Amino acid sequence: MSASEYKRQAAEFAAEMVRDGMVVGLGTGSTAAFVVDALGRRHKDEGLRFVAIPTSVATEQQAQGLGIPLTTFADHATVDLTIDGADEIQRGTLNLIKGLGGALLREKIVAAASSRLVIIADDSKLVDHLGMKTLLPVEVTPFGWEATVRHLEKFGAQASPRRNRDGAFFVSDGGNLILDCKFHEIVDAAQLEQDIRSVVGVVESGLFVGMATEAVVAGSEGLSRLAVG
Ligand SMILES: O=C(CO)[C@H](O)[C@H](O)COP(=O)(O)O
Repeated sequence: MSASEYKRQAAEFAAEMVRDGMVVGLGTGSTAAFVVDALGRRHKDEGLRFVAIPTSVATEQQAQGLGIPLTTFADHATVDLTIDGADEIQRGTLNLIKGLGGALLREKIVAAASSRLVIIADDSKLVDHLGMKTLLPVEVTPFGWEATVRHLEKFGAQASPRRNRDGAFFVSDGGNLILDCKFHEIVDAAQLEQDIRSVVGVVESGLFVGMATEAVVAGSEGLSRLAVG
C-alpha cells in the first residue's frame, strides 16, 4: 500500500473522533485533506453537526467547497479537537516538526487553543530524534530576513529561505517567509524552540513541543494509536 493510502487510513480513523457540537481544528497538508474530505462526507451523509477552524487558506477553501460550517476565534475561545498532519513525530514524546506545507503559524495558533491535538500520519513520519529526516521550518518577517538568518546561525542552523519553483520566495498565508533550517542534531527540542523564539524577526518555529496529545499512525503493520510516554 502507498504512503498516501496510509495517510488516508489514519485520517479516516481520526475523523470518527469528531462528535456533534464540537469545534474542530482542521489541519493542512495531504494527510489533513483526507480528514476534511471525511468530515465533509460525515456532515453531508450523517448530518454530523460541528463547526471548524481551518489552519490555512487551502484548507478553508477545501472545507467551504464541501459545505463544512466554518467559524473563527472571534466566536470560540477554545477548540475541542484538532486533527493535523506532521513532518516528523518523535516516538515517545510526540514532539513534532511541522511546516513543510508552510502553514505552521496558523497550525500552531489552532493547536495552542485545542484541548486535544491528534496527529495523523503514515509511519514514515515516526523518528527517534527530531531533525533526522526533514529541515525545520521557521517563519520570519520578510524585513531583515538576512539578519534573522545570521542570528539563527548562532544556534547552529544552516538556514535558507524557501522558494517556489519559479525561484520567487515562498510567502505564507500570513505574508511571511519560511526559513528551512538544518540543525546538526536536535537534542533538546524545548530549549531549541525557546532559542529560536528569542531571535528578533522570528514569528514562529515549526517545533511543536508538548502539544500533541495523541497520534494515529498507519503503515504496513496496521494502524496504531500513540499516546505521550
Ligand atoms: O505541517 C504541515 C503543513 O504546514 C503538514 O501537516 C505537514 O507538512 C505534513 O504534510 P503532509 O500531510 O502533506 O505529509
